[in-house]
Amino acid sequence: MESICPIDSRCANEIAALLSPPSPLQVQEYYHKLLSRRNCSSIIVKQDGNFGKGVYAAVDFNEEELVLKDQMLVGVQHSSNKIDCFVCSSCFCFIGSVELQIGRRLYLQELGASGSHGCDMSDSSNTSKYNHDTDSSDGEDNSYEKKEDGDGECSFGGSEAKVHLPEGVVQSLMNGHMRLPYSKEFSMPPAVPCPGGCGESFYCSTSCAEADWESCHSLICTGEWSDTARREALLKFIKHANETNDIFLLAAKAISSTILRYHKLKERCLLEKGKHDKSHLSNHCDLTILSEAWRPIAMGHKRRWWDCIALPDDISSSDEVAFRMQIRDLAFESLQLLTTAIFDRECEPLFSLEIYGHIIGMFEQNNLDLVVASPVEDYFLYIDDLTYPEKEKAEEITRPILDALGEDYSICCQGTAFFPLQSCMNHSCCPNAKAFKREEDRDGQATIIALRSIRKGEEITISYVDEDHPYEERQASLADYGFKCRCPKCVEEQP
Ligand SMILES: C[S@@+](CC[C@H](N)C(=O)[O-])C[C@H]1O[C@@H](n2cnc3c(N)ncnc32)[C@H](O)[C@@H]1O
Repeated sequence: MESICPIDSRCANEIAALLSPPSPLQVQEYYHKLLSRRNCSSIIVKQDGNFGKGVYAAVDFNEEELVLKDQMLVGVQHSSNKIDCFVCSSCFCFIGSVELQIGRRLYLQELGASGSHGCDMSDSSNTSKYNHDTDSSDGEDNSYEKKEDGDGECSFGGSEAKVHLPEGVVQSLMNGHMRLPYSKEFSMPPAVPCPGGCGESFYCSTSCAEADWESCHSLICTGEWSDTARREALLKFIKHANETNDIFLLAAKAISSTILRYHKLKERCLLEKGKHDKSHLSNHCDLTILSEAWRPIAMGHKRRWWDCIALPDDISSSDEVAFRMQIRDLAFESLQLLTTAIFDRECEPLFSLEIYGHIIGMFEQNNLDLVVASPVEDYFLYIDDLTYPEKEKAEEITRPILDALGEDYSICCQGTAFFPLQSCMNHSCCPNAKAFKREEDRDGQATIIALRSIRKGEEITISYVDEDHPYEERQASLADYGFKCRCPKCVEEQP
């Protein structure tokens, strides 16, 4: 039976207003302000009428030059990756120490939390279609590079069964009693716990902790500070997301940040009007303020999740309607749990299925993989590069640890994020730029690099798919985005 969300009909007018596409003028103003706030004058965003918004060069760029570093609007580390990588919940840089990263991972793996928070819909609901390439001297993704020693054997991270370390060693790594040789060369900021005490979120600095708290975490923190009913409801919502699709956690962040922005804007508005006496505050939704709070999300290109999600290969077209209905039901299940946890009467339209579906659909159509290279990998590569006798001495200590980590030693931080500027970049099968993490890019920002020289005024394009694939395959992949590509390469190769 079709899931019915009563808020959809109750708030139909407000929902229609929130989902109406922004005018070209609103687009221009919003991105102009965003770019000025970031002191970025080398690109502009405008709506040219062909494919909606696009990003254009405001200066000339040379080949390999940095075009853009884009700070995410919202991002999450994949649930399954949280065991392997201990990162700041705001900027996603690695925190703690090499020893803590390793000890924590081995401890959690030992506990049986083996990263199998099964994502039932993983094939069909991948919300990060665009990937970040990573830097390496040979142009390959160095996150997974294995090194070979003199006699051609893989010198570490082999596929053999993992060797267990004594519990005492794991504990000593975690609590800092055991120091690994040369680990000081790979220092990381100490972990700052969440101010709400949830024990789930940690940060690289108090400023990151405060920024996350202010922007969204204060509403979705499961720490002792929040009342029991709310905490239990949040925990149910999080469990459901971990068991089905962690994109729901990202949607919860988007909704929380909109609610918090709404209340801040309302407060400011009342102060400006001189109404300091809070007893006069109405608890009705002020649509003008809600639309302003929603603006960063309103700007993203979006369709409903269950309408735009690609049909998985194993679902026949005769089952398509049932499949889309299943996705809609799943979203409704998640939304009901979130509503129980953080419902806000003044922001009621945000808890409609229509809005929830569009937020997830926006992630589906725009998100970029969140990738941060691991300093643990760098550490073992460093040890491997040492020469006799330092290498032998160090390896006496590091070898059993590497054997315990197995081939997972190099796992990087992985997640998905929405980037306000990168998501305005249109696709081309002969792109002039690409998302590419350089050696120095060690946080969750998106990095866009010029693939060739780009002239002022040219549109900056990236490829959403592997542009080296044959024409038919590219078009099939791009069908997931709901468009047929008409870039020069496709026009030329069209049969
Ligand atoms: C990530 S968004 C890019 C920004 C988008 N133009 C906007 O207005 O926000 C992706 C969407 O832009 C449009 N688009 C991007 N590249 C395109 C292309 N080469 N041909 C047709 N449509 C394209 C499609 O609607 C696609 O789903």
